[in-house]
Amino acid sequence: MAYGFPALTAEQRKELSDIAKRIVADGKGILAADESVGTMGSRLQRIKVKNTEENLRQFREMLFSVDKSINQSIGGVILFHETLYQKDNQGKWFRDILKEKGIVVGIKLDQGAVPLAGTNGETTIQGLDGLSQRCAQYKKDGADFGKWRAVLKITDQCPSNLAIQENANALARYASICQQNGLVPIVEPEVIPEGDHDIEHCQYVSEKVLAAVYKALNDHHVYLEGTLLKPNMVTAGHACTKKYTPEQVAMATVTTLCQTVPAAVPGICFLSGGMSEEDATLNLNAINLCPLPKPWKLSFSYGRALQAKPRSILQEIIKENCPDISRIRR
Ligand SMILES: O=P(O)(O)OC[C@H]1O[C@](O)(COP(=O)(O)O)[C@@H](O)[C@@H]1O
Repeated sequence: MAYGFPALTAEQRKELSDIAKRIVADGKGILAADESVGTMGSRLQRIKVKNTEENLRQFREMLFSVDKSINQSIGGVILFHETLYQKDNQGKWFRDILKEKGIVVGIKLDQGAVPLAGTNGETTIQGLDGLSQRCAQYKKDGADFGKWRAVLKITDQCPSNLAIQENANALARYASICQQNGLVPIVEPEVIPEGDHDIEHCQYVSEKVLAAVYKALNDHHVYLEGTLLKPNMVTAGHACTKKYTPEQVAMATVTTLCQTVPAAVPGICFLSGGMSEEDATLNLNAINLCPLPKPWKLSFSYGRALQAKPRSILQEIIKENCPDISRIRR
């Protein structure tokens, strides 16, 4: 067996581990503002705002320009490519606005799902070609971490072993490339909550997926101290008729993590997966109170559960004042 070819220098490892720790410092989590143009379009459509680049810029300016106290609870913000290169109304880069607040800037690196032939509608994620060059450029342009979301679904026959292995390998390859370029990889294998499966089924699948991901990360010599995990909480599918308490969700989630995620990982930041702000908060609180070993920081990397409220406030302002987001004054 080959031995003695370290993937990272001691300095590189220290930089990565320091960045990861800053993002999940006590009381902090991540604002996921990296929705692709399509995803953001459908969310803006619900509040009757047009999906234009300028409207997205204005909406994100509203998020990033809140007062500095945001840095007590937000350690990192994940941006979409175009946002990293946008400025506020005064001509200041969004990335500088965030950095001045002490927030670490991240960038979405996956380029979306594509069909995995021979499976029942399963997918893999594209974006590995040219990734090293993109990471190097993003690092120069102020990003210190990356994010890659893989999607696995639960049905009677899914996820297939092929989908689990392929997505685990792509996540590991991405993570390794990120680290070579000084970016902390956020590893996001999302088991999506669509379906009528119960919580036990989700737990079984989440364990298989996470076990495969950590095997692949090890195979690819990924330095775990310089990574963060962004998993789904273990919940029943949205169409399941049985309801579970936050304590039951917490027990299933932490049990799954204990069985699969090494203690070397500094932080686990859950996605919100369409949960309401209240459910996402109650579940995360119960997870942190769960009486099982928890060697990692347990925090959030919410998109919808942090942005639903700002979007509804925006809708109210628009109704009262004007249909043009650019005329809104904070
Ligand atoms: O489908 P897209 O555009 O890649 O966006 C998926 C979204 O899912 C997330 O990974 C998690 O978001 P939620 O917390 O809303 O589930 C976000 O970071 C991202 O914006």
